[in-house]
Amino acid sequence: MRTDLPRRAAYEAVAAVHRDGAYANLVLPAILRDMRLYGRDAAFATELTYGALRHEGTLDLIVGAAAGREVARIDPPARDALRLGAYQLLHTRVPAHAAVSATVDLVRSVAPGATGFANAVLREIGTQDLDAWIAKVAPPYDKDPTAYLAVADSHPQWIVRAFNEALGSDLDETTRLLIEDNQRPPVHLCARPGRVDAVELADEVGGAPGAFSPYAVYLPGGAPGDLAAVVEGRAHVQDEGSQLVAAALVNASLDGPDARWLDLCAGPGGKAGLLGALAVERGAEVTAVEVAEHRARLVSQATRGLPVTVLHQDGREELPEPAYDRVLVDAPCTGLGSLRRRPESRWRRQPSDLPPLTRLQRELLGAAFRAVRPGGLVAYVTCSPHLVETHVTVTEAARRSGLPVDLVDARPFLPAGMPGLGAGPTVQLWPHRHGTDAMFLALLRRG
Ligand SMILES: C[S@@+](CC[C@H](N)C(=O)[O-])C[C@H]1O[C@@H](n2cnc3c(N)ncnc32)[C@H](O)[C@@H]1O
Repeated sequence: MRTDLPRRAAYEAVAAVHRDGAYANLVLPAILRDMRLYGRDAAFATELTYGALRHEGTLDLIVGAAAGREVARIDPPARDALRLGAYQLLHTRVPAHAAVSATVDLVRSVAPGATGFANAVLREIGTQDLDAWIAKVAPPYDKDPTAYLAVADSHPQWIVRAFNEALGSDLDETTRLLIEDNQRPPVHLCARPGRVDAVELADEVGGAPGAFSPYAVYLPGGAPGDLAAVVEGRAHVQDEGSQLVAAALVNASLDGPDARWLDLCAGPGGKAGLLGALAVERGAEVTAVEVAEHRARLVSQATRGLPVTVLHQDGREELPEPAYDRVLVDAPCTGLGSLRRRPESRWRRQPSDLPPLTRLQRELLGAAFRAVRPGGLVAYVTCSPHLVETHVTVTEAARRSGLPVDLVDARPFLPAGMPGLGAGPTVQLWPHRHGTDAMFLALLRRG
């Protein structure tokens, strides 16, 4: 019985994602705690949950082909169990007989009427390996490369197209990105400047200093929230790319006063935490704006003890005392640059999410242009590489603002010698190039 608990946990997590719209990274830890699964069992349940969700689009095509009917016509409990079974058969080293019998046992308890059907479908899937199935269910690469990659590397085709466009139509590089998106991302810590040094922190937590950000530490595993450095506010969990873009705003050359910084989209406070720590060193103060009340509270918690004032308001509304020296707009976006961290999100996101988001992005960036003093700097950041959320938003917001704003080359304000930064003036980081989320940065100076 014990050996099947991890599969049961994975099933509960996948079912909650589909049934309740849950997020796997939030619901799974709670399920593991309730079921008292630790160590290898927890790792196996996590691998199954994340793997089945990431590869869902392709698994569904294979399950559908093996079943002789579309997965949409299979009842949800049997469907989720079959996804987990197919994942074990095609992506893990679990022996085929164990994958089939454990999945059939699971189906017996969640969808008793579908036991025989599930058995037949899984046996059919087990007759071929993943490559053979992909050759069967994907369109030929030569006919439609992005449609092929969408199936082979399990991403919706509109996302593959958007990545390919942002990568200059380099299909080989797009493929490398898609493959990287299907890996488990490492956990990065940010060693808060003035509180702990990255080398010291790496030593303390058994990690390694980051490749690029002077504040980054790569964690080997474990629960970062339990680390003394995190509990004591010397460090926080933050992707290295997020550290780099926030630090670039602070490092960019600026004439005149440099004491008032603004973070216009601050929740939950990762970048505000780093800006606040840097503000102590530079004698500056930070105003952090956040529209969602609970997220504004998280910003207050994340910046405790730092010179950060949190304002709970819409960043598009007039601020009490504008004329800031440096402004960060870490805009709400599709999050297509951090698909590694949210296994289900690629299937939830839709192209129709773009128009309302890009409108909000333009309005927030327009508000930043009004809030920065003449000569001051604005950093526009997204964790999406979609060109409509990056270049188009920047160009349109600048055009519509009626204010004199010019792009500044952001590359010199990233660590010296950092590879793969392109031709400028904006910067696009990538998981497959830099090991970071796909953060975009545009630096603009108001004339
Ligand atoms: C990408 S997140 C920011 C992440 C944050 N900078 C960090 O590093 O932790 C975008 C944030 O903008 C907030 N937001 C959305 N619309 C807003 C608005 N009109 N004014 C201010 N904040 C807004 C969202 O609630 C969300 O917390």
